[in-house]
Amino acid sequence: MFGKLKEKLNSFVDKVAQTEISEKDVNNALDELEWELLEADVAFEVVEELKERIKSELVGRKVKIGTNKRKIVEDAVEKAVLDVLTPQRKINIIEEIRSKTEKPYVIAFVGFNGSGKTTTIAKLANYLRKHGLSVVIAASDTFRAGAIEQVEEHAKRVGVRVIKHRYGADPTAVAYDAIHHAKAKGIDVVLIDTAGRNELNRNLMDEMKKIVRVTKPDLVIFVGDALAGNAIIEQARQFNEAVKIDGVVLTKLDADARGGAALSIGHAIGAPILFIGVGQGYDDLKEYDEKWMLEKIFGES
Ligand SMILES: Nc1nc2c(ncn2[C@@H]2O[C@H](COP(=O)(O)OP(=O)(O)OP(=O)(O)O)[C@@H](O)[C@H]2O)c(=O)[nH]1
Repeated sequence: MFGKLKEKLNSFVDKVAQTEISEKDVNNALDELEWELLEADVAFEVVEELKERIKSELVGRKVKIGTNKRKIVEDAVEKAVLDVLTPQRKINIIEEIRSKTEKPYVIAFVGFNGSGKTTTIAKLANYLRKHGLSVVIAASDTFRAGAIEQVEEHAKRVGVRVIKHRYGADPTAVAYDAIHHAKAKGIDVVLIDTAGRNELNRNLMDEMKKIVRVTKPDLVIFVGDALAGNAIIEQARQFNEAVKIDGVVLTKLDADARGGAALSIGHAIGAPILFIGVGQGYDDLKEYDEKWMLEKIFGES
């Protein structure tokens, strides 16, 4: 009976009791966010993308009077960041290894000098062993003095065998031997430790390509130092061009505590972060979790 009247009154209440989020409101919030993200080492291009996502989500949105507009903006910002942090493809390394019918599963580790490759290999060996998998390491860094002893020391501590040649030997031959050994002994996983390098070391880059071309690893992991901040994107791109990177391990997040590099790197090369390094101990390897990263970026430091 009073339906029409009720409808009119309600529509009037709705119209008056809501405001629209203006571009100005959004821009103010975005300026603040931009600063926070750049300070957290997020790459400029990623910041720009986030701004666009947030803007399109918020501008023109109707909000009831009395609701906390700032909260709405913050939620939209967090949602956009979470979207960027969430890899398009996730890799469960344990499942991948177990589902491979023909052993071994081969993982090659590449990255800059001192990014934490060898430590990460020891951590991952430890992690895999805890999941009941057997591991052998190929000491394919035959270039840097002390590298073989270093990997052997780590391997001894986590109870894993190392296949090695002398310094100056062909790293591909070492990897090949380790795979052969694993095949003969029924070992589940081969972890290939390669020399640290950058794009200026042409020979070393070619050598890395050869290791990958010949051994055809199931997974190529780029180990990046989170402390390198923005520079890590360029590094990752160069390695991705040379050998296709399947996944990333980001180290030293315990010292960085910001996570901006993590936000940028996945976006830059489109490969998921698999693990993060959070310390120097063998258990300081965490499976990547985008919600944890979000908390690191926005939470109190
Ligand atoms: N705090 C912290 N330190 C780490 C982490 N991962 C590695 N490190 C340290 O980083 C340093 C370099 O690590 P390495 O594993 O030797 O690096 P690398 O990439 O093998 O070095 P190159 O052989 O020169 O290529 C060592 O002192 C490690 O203990 C981490 O997640 N957190």
